[in-house]
Amino acid sequence: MTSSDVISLHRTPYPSHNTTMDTLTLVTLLVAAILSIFFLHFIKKNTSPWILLRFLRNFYRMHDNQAELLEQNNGTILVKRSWFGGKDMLLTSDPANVRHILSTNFSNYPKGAEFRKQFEFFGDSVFTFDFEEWNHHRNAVRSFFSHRLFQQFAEKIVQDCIQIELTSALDQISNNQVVVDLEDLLRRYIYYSACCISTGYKPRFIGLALSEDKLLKATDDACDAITARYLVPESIWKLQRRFGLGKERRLREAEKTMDKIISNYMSMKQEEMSKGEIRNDEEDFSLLKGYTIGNEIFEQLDHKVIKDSTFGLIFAIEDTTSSSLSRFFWLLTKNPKVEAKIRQELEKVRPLTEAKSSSFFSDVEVGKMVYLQAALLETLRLFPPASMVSKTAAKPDTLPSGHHVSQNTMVIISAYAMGRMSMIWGPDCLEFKPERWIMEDGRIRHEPPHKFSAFGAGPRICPGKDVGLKVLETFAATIIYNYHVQVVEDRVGAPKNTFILHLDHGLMVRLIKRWT
Ligand code: HEM
Repeated sequence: MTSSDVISLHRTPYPSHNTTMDTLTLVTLLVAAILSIFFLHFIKKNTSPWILLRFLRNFYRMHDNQAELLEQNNGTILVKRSWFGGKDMLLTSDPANVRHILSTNFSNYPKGAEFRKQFEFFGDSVFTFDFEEWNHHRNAVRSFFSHRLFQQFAEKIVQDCIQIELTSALDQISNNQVVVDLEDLLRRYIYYSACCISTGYKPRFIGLALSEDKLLKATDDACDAITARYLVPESIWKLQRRFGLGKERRLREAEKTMDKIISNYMSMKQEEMSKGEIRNDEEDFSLLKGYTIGNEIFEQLDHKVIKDSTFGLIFAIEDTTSSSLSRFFWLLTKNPKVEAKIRQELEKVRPLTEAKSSSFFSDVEVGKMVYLQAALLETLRLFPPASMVSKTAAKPDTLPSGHHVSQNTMVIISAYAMGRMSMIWGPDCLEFKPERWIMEDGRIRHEPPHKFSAFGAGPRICPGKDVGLKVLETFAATIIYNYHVQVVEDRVGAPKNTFILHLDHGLMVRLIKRWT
């Protein structure tokens, strides 16, 4: 591969963990890691100091380290960070605990003040609220997502994005035989859909060979900084924030960028309203329109809640679905038999002889494709894009596993570890096997959410699950049917060290058209 045949989609916002570490964080973690290698030998195994040192030594592979530790400890570990001046942290992947925390004893496990501090970038919205405030917004969001007009609006946007925007870009890539980062490409087009769904406006064109998108870059910088806040002591990140250093400086810039871009969309909507040019519901049933003019679902709210909710929805759609889809294509390249079976299923619905330019599969068509759905669920089991869910114990409690949780303990449910536990999925838990999702009668097996927790569980379960799965199915079906995705750099495919599981080095591919 020469540099001349690579389309230069922006690579900088998604660098590897090494390059994203700023100096102060890196030095702190490296010193701690070196000391931990030495001290790990002298400390009793599985005690809190040992686990803390192991976290430090493995900070560059946090997801796999958590999964290994949880597998070795029956799915739960309590880390007494209060001995070292932090908050105690309980990490669990035990389905009985997950059901207790997310469902049965839900009222005792709000997101909490600690979460809001770490995720301040996400501001005031359903994602960060607790108790009454959360309940109120949650009801509105749920009614909105289940509204017939919203579903039609979202489906039309995704269809136009694939048929009009994406397929012409993919044809261009395959005709010119260039190499692209598929993860970056999918992010741009799913972001395009997410922005239309959330605001009712198309973002500036995000096609090939353009420079980075500012809002995507801001989101990545924010996710990086938020993850670092889990890893380094609060005093260090607060110091960095105060003096505008490293990731915290980039987080501040990200806040300004997000504020500017979303506020601009809000002004456009206000202007439409003041000129009496509000589009009808078929053309615009976006969240921002609902919040701006108020309707039977949304009351009018203050600027900050509207801004944060609008951005939150773009993030909820884009980051989760684009990272799952890239991971899905990465898994297919390692499992060609699965890809062949998906093709057979697609060609049963539409033989290749009937293929025509920009062949798109509708919601109804993908609804019939059980094997494709199973392969996507299997992807989400092994690589849940929202890798962990964080809560805080309001009162002391005892979990079904017998672990005592004191007040203000941070409780983290690792969805990544849950997908890799042999006690949940059996001895072949690390294998990619879509068949495990298909019942003997040929229908999809529905696993309870406290076992398959990619979408969370209980009252806070993801309200966009159906929309998210449809986005995955329609993008995946269109690409697999029309192109063969050939990976040109066989990388390990490690997950990026942030709470959203992007591929650490992207996915460099060529696309070969399957029919002419
Ligand atoms: C593959 C796709 C997706 C995955 C894996 C996913 C996963 C999740 C998870 C794990 C949560 C957190 C649950 C908790 O805090 O307990 C969540 C929350 C949420 N998701 Fe999704 N999501 C996806 C797509 C979407 C889409 C497409 C939308 C919107 C159309 C959406 C909207 C939301 C909202 C509004 C919340 C906040 C719910 C609350 O806190 O009450 N998600 N999602």
